[in-house]
Amino acid sequence: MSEKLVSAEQVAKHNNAESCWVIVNGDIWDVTDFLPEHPGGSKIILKYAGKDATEEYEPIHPPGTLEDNLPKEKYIGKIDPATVKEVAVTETKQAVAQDPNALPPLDQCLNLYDFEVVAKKVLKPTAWAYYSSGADDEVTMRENSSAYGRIWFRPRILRDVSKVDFSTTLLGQKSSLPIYITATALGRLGHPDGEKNLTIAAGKEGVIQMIPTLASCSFEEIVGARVREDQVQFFQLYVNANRSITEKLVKKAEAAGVKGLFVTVDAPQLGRREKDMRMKFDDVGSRVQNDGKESVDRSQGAARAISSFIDPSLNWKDLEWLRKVTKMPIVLKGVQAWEDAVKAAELGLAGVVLSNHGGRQLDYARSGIEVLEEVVSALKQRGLFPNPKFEIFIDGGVRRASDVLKAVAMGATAVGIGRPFLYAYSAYGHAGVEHALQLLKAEMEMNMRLIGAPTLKDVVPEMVDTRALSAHINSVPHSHGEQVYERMATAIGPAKL
Ligand SMILES: Cc1cc2c(cc1C)[n+](S(=O)(=O)[O-])c1c(=O)[nH]c(=O)nc-1n2C[C@H](O)[C@H](O)[C@H](O)COP(=O)(O)O
Repeated sequence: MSEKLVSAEQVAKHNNAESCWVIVNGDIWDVTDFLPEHPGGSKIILKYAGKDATEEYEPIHPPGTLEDNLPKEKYIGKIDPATVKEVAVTETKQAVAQDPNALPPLDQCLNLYDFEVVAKKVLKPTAWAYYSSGADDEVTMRENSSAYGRIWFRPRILRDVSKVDFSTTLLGQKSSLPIYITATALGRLGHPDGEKNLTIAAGKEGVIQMIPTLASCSFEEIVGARVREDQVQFFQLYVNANRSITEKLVKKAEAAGVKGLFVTVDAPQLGRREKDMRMKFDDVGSRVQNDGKESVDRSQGAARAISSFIDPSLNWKDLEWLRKVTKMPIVLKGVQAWEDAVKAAELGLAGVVLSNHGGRQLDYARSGIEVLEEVVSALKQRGLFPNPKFEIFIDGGVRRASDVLKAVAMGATAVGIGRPFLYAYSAYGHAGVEHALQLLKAEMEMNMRLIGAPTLKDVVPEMVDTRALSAHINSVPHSHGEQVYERMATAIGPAKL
C-alpha cells in the first residue's frame, strides 16, 4: 500500500458523516461509505472521525478487518508522525504502561479472587464493565459462586494420599487438570495480546483453551500462539444467520486441528449487561457527531455491537446440518435443564456444558452446579450415565479447586473458568494465567489429600453433601444509587434530555 504521508491536520478535516477518515495503527482509511454498514452503528466510528481510533478499534476487531472489508482505494496512506501530538494514555493504563511495577508482585496473588482485585485497578472502565458485568440485577452471577457455598464435603480418612493425580481427559484429549479455559469474547479489551495470553498459558500448563468466535485476536493468531505441536484447543461457536460463514469457520477450525466444537445455545441474543450498557452512554458525550438522524440503540452496550450476526432461529434440527459440516465432537454450551441434556445424549452428541454464560444472559437462571445434580439423576434413570461417550461440563463462578472437586464428585468431567483468567492476563499477561493455573494445581493437591482422594476417580458422590443446594438465598436486587446517577448524569449534555 502507498507510503504517502498525510498530516494529522489534513486527517482532522475529514471528521463527519460526509467525509470520515480514521487512523488505525498509523494507517489512514476513508470509511465514509462504510458508515451505514458498520454492525456497531456509525456513531462509534464518527466519535473518532478525523482522529486516531486505534485504542478503541483494537480490542474489538481481529487484525486485517479493515484490509479484508474495505476496497484498496479507501486506503489513504500513513499518518505523518511528525504532525501527531502526544495522545494522553488513559490514567489506569498510564499506571501500568509507564510503570509495570505499579502492580503488586505476581506472587502476592494467592487465589483467583486476587487477580480480580488487581484487574479492577488496571483495566480501562469499558473493559472492566464488559468483563465483570452480568445480566439485569446480576442475581445469577452472584448465585454462580454462592451455590458452591451450599455444598459441603464428607472427607474420608486413612487413605494413602502420598501421591495425588488430578490429570484427566476432556473429549479424549489429555489435560493436566479437570479445568479448561472457557470462551470469553474481546480478549484485547484487557491486554494487547488478548487471547494469545490464554493460548500460551494453556500450552505451558497443559490445559485446554476454548477459542471464542468473538475473539479480538484472529483465529490464525490464536492457533499460531500454541506453545506445543500437540497443544489441544476447542472452538466455541456462535452460529451465524448466514450459515455459509459458520461453515467456513467450523471447517477452518477443524483443519487447524481443533478437537471439539462447543455450540453456544444460551445466547440467541446477548444479555442486557447494565454495567456494559452504561459505558455506551459515554459515547453520547461526543454529541458533536450527534447527527440527530440516527437513533443509536444504546440499550445493548458493546454486547449488541458485536453480536447482531447471531442466529436466534437456531434449533435442534440444525444439528443435523452441523454434523454434516464437521467430524469434530459437538458439545452444547449453555444447557440449563435436564430435559435438554437428555435430548443431547439421546441424539448422540459428545456432551453438554451446564452453564448460564457466567450470569450474563438470563437473570435468575440456576447455577451450573445446581443443574448438574438434576441432569445426572435424569441421565442415570435412563441408563445414560455414566457414559464415556457423553461428557458433562459446567462453568460459572468456579474460583477454587474445592468448587472443581464438588463438580467432579457430582459427575462433571471438568469445569470451565472465565473471568479469573481474563483478570489474570489483564494485569500480568500470560504469566498471570500460568500463575493462576499453578495456584489451582496447588489447591487441587491439598484438597484431594484432605478429602481422601488420590485420583479423580476416587472423588465420588458420597464425598459431598448437597442437601442445601437448591435452597436459594439471594440478596434482593438493589439500585446502584449514587454511582449510577453519576454515570447517567454524564449523558446530560448540551442537548437537554
Ligand atoms: C466473562 C465473559 C464470559 C463470556 C463472554 C465474555 C465475557 C467477558 N462471552 S460474551 O461476550 O458472548 O458474553 C462469551 C462468548 O463469546 N461465547 C460464549 O459461549 N460464552 C461467553 N461467555 C461465558 C463464558 O464462556 C462462561 O460461560 C462464563 O464466563 C463462566 O463464568 P465465570 O466467568 O464466572 O467463570
